[in-house]
Amino acid sequence: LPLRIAPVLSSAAQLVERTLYVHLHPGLNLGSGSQPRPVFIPPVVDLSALITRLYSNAADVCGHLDVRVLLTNVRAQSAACSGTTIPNCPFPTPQSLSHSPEVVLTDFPLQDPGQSHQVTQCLQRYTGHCYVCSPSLQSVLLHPQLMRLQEKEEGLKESEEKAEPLETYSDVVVGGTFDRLHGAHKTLLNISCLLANRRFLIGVCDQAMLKKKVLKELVEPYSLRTQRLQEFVEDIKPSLQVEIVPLDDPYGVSVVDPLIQCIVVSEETRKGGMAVNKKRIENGLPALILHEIQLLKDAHHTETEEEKISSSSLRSRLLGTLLTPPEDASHIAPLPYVIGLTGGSGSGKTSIARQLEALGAVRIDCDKLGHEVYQPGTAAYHRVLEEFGSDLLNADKTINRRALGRKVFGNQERLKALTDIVWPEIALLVKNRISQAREEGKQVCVLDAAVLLEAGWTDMVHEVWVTVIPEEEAVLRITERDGVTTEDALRRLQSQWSNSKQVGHANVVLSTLWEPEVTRKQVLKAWNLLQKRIQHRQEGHALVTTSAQV
Ligand SMILES: CC(=O)SCCNC(=O)CCNC(=O)[C@H](O)C(C)(C)COP(=O)(O)OP(=O)(O)OC[C@H]1O[C@@H](n2cnc3c(N)ncnc32)[C@H](O)[C@@H]1OP(=O)(O)O
Repeated sequence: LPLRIAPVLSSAAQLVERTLYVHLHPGLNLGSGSQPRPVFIPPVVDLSALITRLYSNAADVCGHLDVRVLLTNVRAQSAACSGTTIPNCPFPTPQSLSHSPEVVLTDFPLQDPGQSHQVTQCLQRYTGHCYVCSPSLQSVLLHPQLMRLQEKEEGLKESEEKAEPLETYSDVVVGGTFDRLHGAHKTLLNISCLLANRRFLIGVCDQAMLKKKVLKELVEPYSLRTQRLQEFVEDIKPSLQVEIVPLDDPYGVSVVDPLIQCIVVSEETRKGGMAVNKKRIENGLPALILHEIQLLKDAHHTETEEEKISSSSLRSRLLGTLLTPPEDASHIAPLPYVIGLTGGSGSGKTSIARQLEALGAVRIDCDKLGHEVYQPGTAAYHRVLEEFGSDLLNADKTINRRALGRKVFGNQERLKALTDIVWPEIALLVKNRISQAREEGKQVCVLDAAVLLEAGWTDMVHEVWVTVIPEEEAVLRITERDGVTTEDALRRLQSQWSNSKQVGHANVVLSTLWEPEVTRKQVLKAWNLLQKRIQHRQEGHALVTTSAQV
């Protein structure tokens, strides 16, 4: 079986778009003429290895599919299950899955082609017996390309070994962030479900535990992560009592619940498991069995990513891609296509804007336009002096912006008084630059604007792109670049929206946290995808114009 997994998954991936449920039935015979019935499979060590292999192969060959290994029929017939009598059949009534199967696939090898109809009918009936399926359920025979020689060798080796039973427990616990549920999470969850007979507790990292995460702004909301977990576990083992609890520290419920017997860890979280046991003993509770699972390798990881399958790699792959589709911008001219590039102070906006400029965009530097409105003699110049006092003047009668900054950053009211004066003036200059770009036949403008969202300028742009870096890094960069104190840098950052709030309004997110080469690749990816979107829009527009003419 292990060698058949990858070929079966790749041929299944050609037919399946979203969810691929895996139902295990070793030795299922669909060609005997009699209707096969589902049976219980005992929990053995090999099964947990098979599950690991399945998710690992799925990540390699069909990463776009949501694979779920179903365990309803896995149970030792003799296992006591909270006092209830175990039925003879694992499916006394068909199980309802969160996505009703529309097609059932098998790699059952036909003895002769004439058998095909009988086998597909038999499989359809078998599936309907186990799961609630779509009324139009179809059954399809797969013809995976198997590696026959190796398979024979493996078969020989395996037949010599005896199936080793797997120790199971009434109550099992795991903890994690479970962001963008991937193969490694699913392996952890599946094996935990295999080990648990009665209750499965899942501690899910909440706010306080996310502070140190890479690209924490892109971590899915707690409610979405728990909803996905609940759905997954209910699908794979509906008989379990699932309890999902927030984790505000590394221990959570695992150090206070007396009934838990086992904690499932990986090589990386083994130390955490040991720390849990230390606390449990301090709390007068018995230590937990540490069941360690293997970390899945990510065959597609890049040089800068971790070797294991990880949510941070998945988050970093989102950088530069379209996270949410742009809102309708029919109130502004379709060209030039305007990108509003924003992000906290020191987040590297300007360097990204320059790279976009090198790729062909017209860069509009709003900080610089902002400085232009302070020119002596302008309306804004007089109003600012009226509002903030003439002690702001340099010897040459220009406004001392640094001194003005000290008056407004960290004081929302004063900052608002300033921006009420200057934003409308800057907006006029911006609109002029966009019109000029249009006249010159330019395709894309990048509006490099520090506080685009705070100013409500989203109606001037087609898309919002946000750059993020952790606050500590931003403070370091600002103090170094602008020669201001840490306190001034923090005050400036606190005058702006938080990274998370900005990301909430972003169509595309970028980060300059890593080496310049990584940023360059991200920007290029974002630019290439943008070109496709613009082309797509133009084609759509042409189509509408054509049909209107017809
Ligand atoms: C809608 C827009 O984004 S327009 C562009 C931003 N400009 C404004 O909002 C106008 C009000 N601000 C100003 O006039 C100036 O920033 C001043 C006078 C307060 C300070 O001037 P300077 O000392 O020359 O600083 P400078 O203009 O270079 O801005 C320094 C940082 O302050 C931040 N900043 C600028 N304006 C604001 C603001 N209104 N709120 C919060 N932070 C701001 C910027 O993020 C910038 O850092 P970054 O380049 O790393 O992004």
